[in-house]
Amino acid sequence: MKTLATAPTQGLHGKLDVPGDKSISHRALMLGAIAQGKTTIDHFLAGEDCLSTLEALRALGVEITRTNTTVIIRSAGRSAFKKPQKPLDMGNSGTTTRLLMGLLAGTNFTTTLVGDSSLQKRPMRRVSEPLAKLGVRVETTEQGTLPAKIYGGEVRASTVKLNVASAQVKSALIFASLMADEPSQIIEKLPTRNHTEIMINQFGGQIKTAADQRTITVQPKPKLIGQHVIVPGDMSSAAFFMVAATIIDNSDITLTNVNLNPTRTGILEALRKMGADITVTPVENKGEKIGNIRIKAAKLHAITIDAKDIPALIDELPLVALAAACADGATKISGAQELRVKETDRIATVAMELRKFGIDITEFPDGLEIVGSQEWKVVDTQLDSHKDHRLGMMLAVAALRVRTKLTLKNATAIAVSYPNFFEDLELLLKNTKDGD
Ligand SMILES: O=C(O)C1=C[C@@H](OP(=O)(O)O)[C@@H](O)[C@H](O)C1
Ligand SMILES: C=C(OP(=O)(O)O)C(=O)O
Repeated sequence: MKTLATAPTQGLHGKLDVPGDKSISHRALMLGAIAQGKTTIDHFLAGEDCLSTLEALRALGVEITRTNTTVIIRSAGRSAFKKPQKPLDMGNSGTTTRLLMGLLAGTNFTTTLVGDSSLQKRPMRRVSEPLAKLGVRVETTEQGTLPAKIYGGEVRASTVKLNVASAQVKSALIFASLMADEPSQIIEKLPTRNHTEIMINQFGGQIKTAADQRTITVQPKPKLIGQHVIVPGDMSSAAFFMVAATIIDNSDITLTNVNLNPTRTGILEALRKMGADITVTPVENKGEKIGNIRIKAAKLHAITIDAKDIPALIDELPLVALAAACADGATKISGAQELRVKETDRIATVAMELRKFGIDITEFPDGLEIVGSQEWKVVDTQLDSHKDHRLGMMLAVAALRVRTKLTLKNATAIAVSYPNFFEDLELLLKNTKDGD
């Protein structure tokens, strides 16, 4: 049980270089594995999810060494993958699972994927069904869940229309399409994070996105060559401190080299709409956009968020709910049913845990309504991450709003995406206004 910091008197201060982006770290490993030659990854996120990807690729015979946040991959490409000795353990990582389903298409062996109790509940038909249109066979349980078997074989080019807005599904299809003989087209429901497209092009491939931002054309059989990737800071991790600094009086912090890819900055826009004080200074970079973000404490007001806003802040919705709980008025989030199939049912767990602070919050099948309040009243001092990293971190930030001593159950889940979260939070709390 972790005791949480509460009611800092001076707010949060100082500069922080947030850890590498989780989505980009996964993709850098996978691209390094299917490219020829040496790939170096710097500022890699050594969180449990990305380590699941790293170990799975090692089990496929790829040579990978890691020293802290630097990873070196030496590969002869996807054709050199070897049948793993045992089922690959995906741990808690949906991204590892779904992207690997596409990456393993076109091998000449069958691979079994297994996962932890949370991952075993998450839907996989959203990947196996569109992959079937490319001739790729993925067998799941009858419920459409893990364990899954991916049968390597020929990949047939096709045009595939996706009926769920998911970068994981899109990326699996892109990885599989690379193995076909003709170009494929993937049509998204709504634009989602495009790190796979950007990185494949950086490695020498050819992926084109049409002006509608939803139609992706994949040129097959590219010659992918190992690269040097410097992973930008993770907007999804930065977001915890952006919200913390906004809702805790006297705060003034700067987060450096954060990924500013517009498919990921939904939280920044939502907070700004709510009245947050955020200044972004772009930093020059090849490929992904990055910049420094300065956030000062501010008074917030309610907003509405609907389906079209969701993909760009999908993982930050627990934080939007927290910001809304501190804002004037009632915030309505709709079109967010995807939250029900994340590490936990994040609509239910966010509502359950924020109610422990006395917040008036209503659940809907596809979202939440949160009535903001300046007077929080703790009704239960034992918070629970429910083994969901993002919920755990959101609750640690929420705790800063109250004076009551609070504990967090299942705090270790935070290592899935941010192993040093509590150390970094402590740093920002220790810095004083004058002595940054
Ligand atoms: O592609 C990715 O790296 C991710 C995509 C999102 O999932 P979906 O594609 O299922 O929405 C997100 O929630 C997840 O944390 C990472
Ligand atoms: C949903 C998440 O990750 P994944 O789908 O990779 O488990 C997340 O990091 O919030």
